[in-house]
Amino acid sequence: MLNVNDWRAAARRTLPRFVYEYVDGAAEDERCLARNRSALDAVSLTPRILRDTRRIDPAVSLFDQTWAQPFAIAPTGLNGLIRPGGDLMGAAAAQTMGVPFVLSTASNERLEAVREAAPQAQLWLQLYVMEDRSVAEQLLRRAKAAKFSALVLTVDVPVSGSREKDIRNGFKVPFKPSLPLAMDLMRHPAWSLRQAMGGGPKFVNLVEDTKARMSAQAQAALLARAMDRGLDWASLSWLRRHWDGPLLVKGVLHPVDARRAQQEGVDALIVSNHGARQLDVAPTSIDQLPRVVDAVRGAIPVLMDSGIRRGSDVARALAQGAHAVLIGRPVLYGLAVKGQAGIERVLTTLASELERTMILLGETDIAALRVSRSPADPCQGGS
Ligand SMILES: Cc1cc2nc3c(=O)[nH]c(=O)nc-3n(C[C@H](O)[C@H](O)[C@H](O)COP(=O)(O)O)c2cc1C
Ligand SMILES: O=C(O)C(=O)c1ccccc1
Repeated sequence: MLNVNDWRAAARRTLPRFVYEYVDGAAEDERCLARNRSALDAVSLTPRILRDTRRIDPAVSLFDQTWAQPFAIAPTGLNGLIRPGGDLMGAAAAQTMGVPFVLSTASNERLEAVREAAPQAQLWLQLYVMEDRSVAEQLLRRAKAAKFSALVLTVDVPVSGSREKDIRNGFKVPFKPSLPLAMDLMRHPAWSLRQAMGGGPKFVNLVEDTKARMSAQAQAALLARAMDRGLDWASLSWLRRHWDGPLLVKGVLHPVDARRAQQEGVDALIVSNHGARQLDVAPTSIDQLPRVVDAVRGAIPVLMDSGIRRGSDVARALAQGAHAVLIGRPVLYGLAVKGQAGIERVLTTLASELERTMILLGETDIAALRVSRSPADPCQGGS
């Protein structure tokens, strides 16, 4: 297991096909997925020479908190399907690595249990706003009580992207038994046994009381991503009444939206195309990043995700102006193969790749990497 691609191959063997395709798949023709890679690959970074690189400092700070590395674990729904207790493992791994963990609204764990599993971790909550807004209000109250330190409002899922692999696999609630499914499960006995012992994944994060259960209908709605399509700029003031901590908006791609969000008092932006799982014709994060950074003129930090697979990709994003990045699928490959230890190994691999990249570039700290390599520089930047 040398790199993220090796973990991906191992995850593909470990997981039933319908789970692997849920994780790895993207919207429609998966063109955006391919472009996320090709756009990152088009960014070259020119090394600087004869600089003392004995000490490399990969730490960043955001909202008065220090991260050991300039990356965080992205929010991903249904981690319990990859492995029972997936979010407990993710939060514990984040605590070990000294990086933030973003818990999805569509988690299979209650946020209180995630806090218990990682008492010292920097935990953030990702919010999906569904039609019944009291669900969100309740979640925010509990997140505050459990010392979640920041809120990530995801705005790129007014409706689910069309994940055709999921449709073909019948990936929905209720899950209908079928012959292909039974074969899939029999070919992956370790996964099936673990799930049977764990009682199967349930969306319980939205349930306040441990003993209460979400209705099958509510679970189906969450998996079908039945969001409040009335969510708009004015909704931010509703949100602010229920959350007084740092607020990030995830899913920004247009520079005009970036500027608007900054003017509305949003504390940070996450440039993202949702790992290519929503709009297949969306631009890539790495291409939009410099435009978004320009639009907010340094007033607020800009994070990015979608397609990061190497430490050198992290460096590419930082050099295009990102303060930090989020890691989505690579974390899930680690979780699938080896649980918490697998996540830690994936993140450690990214960290050591980043360190080597920084040494080769002649950059010793993250701020310098970001500031000194403006895309306007003729020796830097994209294609
Ligand atoms: C299986 C899966 C589930 C996801 N669920 C959520 C979610 O619940 N909320 C959210 O804001 N983003 C979700 N995302 C998007 C990620 O937060 C992130 O934007 C994306 O995975 C980054 O791209 P990458 O996987 O190429 O790193 C999900 C992504 C995947 C792969
Ligand atoms: O699959 C996703 O990308 C996602 O955001 C999601 C939303 C709801 C439930 C599970 C995943």
